[in-house]
Amino acid sequence: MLQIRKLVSYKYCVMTSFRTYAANPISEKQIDDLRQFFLGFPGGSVDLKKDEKSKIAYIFLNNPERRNALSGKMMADLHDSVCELERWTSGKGVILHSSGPIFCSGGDLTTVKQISNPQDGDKMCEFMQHITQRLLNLPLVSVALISGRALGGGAELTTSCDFRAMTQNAEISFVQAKMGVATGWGGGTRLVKIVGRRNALKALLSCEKIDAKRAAEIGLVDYVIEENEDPLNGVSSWLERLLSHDETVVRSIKNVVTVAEYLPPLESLQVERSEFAPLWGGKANKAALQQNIKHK
Ligand SMILES: CC[C@@H](C(=O)O)C(=O)SCCNC(=O)CCNC(=O)[C@H](O)C(C)(C)COP(=O)(O)OP(=O)(O)OC[C@H]1O[C@@H](n2cnc3c(N)ncnc32)[C@H](O)[C@@H]1OP(=O)(O)O
Repeated sequence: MLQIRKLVSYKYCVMTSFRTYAANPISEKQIDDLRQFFLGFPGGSVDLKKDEKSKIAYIFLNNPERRNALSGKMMADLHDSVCELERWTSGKGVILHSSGPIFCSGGDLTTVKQISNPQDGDKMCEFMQHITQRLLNLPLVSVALISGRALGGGAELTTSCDFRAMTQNAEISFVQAKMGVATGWGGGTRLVKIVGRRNALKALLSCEKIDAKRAAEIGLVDYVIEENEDPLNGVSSWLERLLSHDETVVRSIKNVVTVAEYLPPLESLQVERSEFAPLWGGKANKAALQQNIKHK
């Protein structure tokens, strides 16, 4: 019993510190200073809704006048949404979405023009890398629903989820090179992991419009919305099917996969063990054993 308690407390410590560490090692005070700084650039909002029935949350990018560009204030909102989701212990999934013909047109140019110097650029990079990595590392399975075009920072945002769903008219373009910069929100690093070095280099240098067909070829998209399907309903049903297990199982699987990406194998195995033990003989496991399931 003591051993299991130790494992559970080990799991709690590793996963709590890990989530911030794997984002980037900055203090609470630094994060708060960055949040205050970016709150000073208004426009739009990022809205969070949690559905306790399906256990799926929805993060909505809301800045239609500027084609859902991300203002400084929206970066701070996104940070707050991610923090709230870290505290949502009964959740299983999260969908990042927006409405209109542009999923996200990148950084809000009104904000961008006011911080156009290397020092502030570094601040934005630090803040956005931190937020997007924390989003990716949530114990929730995440999907970016790209309904329309995703440009620049918007393309980077699509890489901060476990999966990507695209509508037939969606296009992802890493236009950073055309803007005279490279990626800065962590999208370059994550893109290499998703599509590999050569495809990432091609996408970043060509600034090409990657439609659903091309995205499928390079492994950038996981679900393409059917012609007559409602995008949000379609992706929600797809995610619900994938997450049909008990939340304790879904969250443990997500944690195991997350740590395996960052920690050395021996440490990752230790986390896997600490996730496994409380599930073994637990509620979901006992229910499954009683059903005499045949995996045909
Ligand atoms: C900070 C990260 C950085 C990076 O790493 O690259 C960035 O992301 S920088 C931003 C990169 N994105 C852009 O440069 C987008 C430029 N805009 C466009 O290409 C087009 O506007 C569009 C997004 C393809 C939409 O075209 P369309 O549907 O034809 O609408 P309009 O062009 O008429 O735009 C409507 C309205 O929205 C404003 N807008 C669009 N994008 C942004 C943006 N990123 N920031 C602020 N405002 C934006 C646009 O100016 C129009 O406003 P009005 O002129 O006042 O109507």
